[in-house]
Amino acid sequence: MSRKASDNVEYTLRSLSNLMGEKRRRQADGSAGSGSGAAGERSLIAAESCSSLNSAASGGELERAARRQFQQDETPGFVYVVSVFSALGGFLFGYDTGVVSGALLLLKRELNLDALWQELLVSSTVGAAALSALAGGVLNGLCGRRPCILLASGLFTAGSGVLAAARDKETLLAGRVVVGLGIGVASMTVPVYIAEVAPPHLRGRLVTINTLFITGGQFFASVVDGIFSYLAKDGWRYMLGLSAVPAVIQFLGFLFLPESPRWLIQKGQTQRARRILSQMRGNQAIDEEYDSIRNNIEEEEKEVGAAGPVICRMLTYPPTRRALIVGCGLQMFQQLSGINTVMYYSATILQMSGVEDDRLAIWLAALTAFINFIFTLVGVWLVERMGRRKLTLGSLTGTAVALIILASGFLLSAQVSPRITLNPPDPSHQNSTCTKYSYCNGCMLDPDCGLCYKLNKSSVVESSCIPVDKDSTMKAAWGRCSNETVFKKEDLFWAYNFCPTPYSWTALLGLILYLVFFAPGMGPMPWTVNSEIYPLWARSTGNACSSGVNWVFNVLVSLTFLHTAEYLTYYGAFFLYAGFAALGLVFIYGCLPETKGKKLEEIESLFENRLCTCGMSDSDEGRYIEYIRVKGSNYHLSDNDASDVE
Ligand SMILES: O[C@H]1[C@H](O)[C@@H](O)[C@H](O)[C@@H](O)[C@H]1O
Repeated sequence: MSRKASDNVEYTLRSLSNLMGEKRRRQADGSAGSGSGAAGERSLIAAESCSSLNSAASGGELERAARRQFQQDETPGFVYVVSVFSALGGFLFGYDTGVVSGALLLLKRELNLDALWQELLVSSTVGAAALSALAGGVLNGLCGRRPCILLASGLFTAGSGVLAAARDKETLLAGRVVVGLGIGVASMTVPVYIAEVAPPHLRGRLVTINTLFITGGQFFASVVDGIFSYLAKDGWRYMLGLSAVPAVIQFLGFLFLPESPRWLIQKGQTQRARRILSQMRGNQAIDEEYDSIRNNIEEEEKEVGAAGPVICRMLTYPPTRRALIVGCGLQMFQQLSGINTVMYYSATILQMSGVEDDRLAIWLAALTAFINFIFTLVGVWLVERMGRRKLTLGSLTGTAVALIILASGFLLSAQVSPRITLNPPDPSHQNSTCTKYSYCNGCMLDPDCGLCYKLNKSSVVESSCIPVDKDSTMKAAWGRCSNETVFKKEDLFWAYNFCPTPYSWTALLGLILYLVFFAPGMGPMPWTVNSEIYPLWARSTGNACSSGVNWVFNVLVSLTFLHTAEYLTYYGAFFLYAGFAALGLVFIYGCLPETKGKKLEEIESLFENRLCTCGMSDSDEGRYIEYIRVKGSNYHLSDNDASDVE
């Protein structure tokens, strides 16, 4: 009989033994003695399994039992409801970080915002998120996950109210900071909460749904930006205020949803914890899970002690120190692979590749966000099939290759950069820097200039480098390309931020490949893995630190992108991100263990070895015979056992 793992259903023998009736269990207990310690317990279980299988072979009893278990094992819908309500936090994270670019286009005209204020409105949110993610660790530990989610949705609601009603830029700034505080708390709490309520076989998938909601929020934001961009007056109020709707839904939902049972057990509220755990598991027995959480907490307290700040205990206890390095490293490499600059730059890359209608820019950004969203869905599907490690490694490899293609597209385009052939006199007599460039490449890297040109077949002719209009990057400040309707009729083109070349499609290919590879793995896995690798006492702090790292690198990479491009050119910047992705690959290959299907309480042991041997746990070395797989009427012992049983 073949050992096909796919579409087989796995059961632990513990739960199977429940099934086979208490009577046999007691007999086995009696014959095996008290069996103290994990090893004793496991050999007892293995013994039970053999007797179960033997008797099953004679009477087909096991098949019936397994079928009954299969029916019972169905995950109750409640876990999904709880996960979706929590993931609204991810949606708001995505929406509020995504919506601002469209809102700014309108805001800068209506409130006369200069570059500094635009920058402030964008980065204040991300900065506030970094701080509140860090503070969220303490809050989570002290008050629990549920109050933190309620707090985050309260902040989202208040923030969007302030933004929608704002009359001046100072109020807008305050609103953006409040929203940022909500994003930070949500980004670290939601994955932890979902991981703690989910059954092990679904945990990866349910936590990954949170990232699906993040990218869904980003996509929705770009569509809302597109729709309200036609409403020149006050359109931004709707864009920024709309997030109050999911925020209120989440707040109301969480008034009725429960606290994480794991947190409650840690705080000694055992009765409540049992009640919630059994609600989450439907009609399945929860004793085993409950005991394992409880024992684990007691053991952890004995081993690590309870004195001193959690972060110091984490750093001095090797397994948690290693987990923290892995968690923070993953988040750092996620941002260093340049996702947010690729997303930010996507409209330009698409324009570069021949989409000439500037009005489409905002919809093109929506298309990119859509690809990111759809391929995150692929990640949700793959995570429990491939496991976290393979998915992350595959995704980052593809991302690095895509970055190289993207960079090559820019490199080739720079090499055949069109010459500037016309230098019309500046009617305003301001000494603009644009006149000094002899090739388009220099002109496009200067944020104040753009290229005005004609096409003769596919070659660029009559090109000039002209200052960009202060209010719209879609036209020049003066000259032939300063009036959109007129210059389009005259077959003139305006290129801001890019050079028209025959190699532009390479960059487009790179962009699409980038999202296709990044979104299923490197997008969600850092959040998913972080939600599972820390023991309970360190979980809030570990997630707070790693989310903080994510936000700090998010700010660093986005803020430095334009300068990096100025010094290294665009291709240099994307080659640099490819280099970071390659480093990330080495790090992940050496350090990321597989956590798929393991109970949260078992995962700590994966970090007992030296950091860079984690990958070895892939082989599942030393696992006990704890599983059988059931498919149709065939049963066999899996893993280490060689004898299949029919
Ligand atoms: O996992 C998410 C996701 O990939 C988003 O698209 C990105 O904007 C975030 O920075 C990242 O943390």
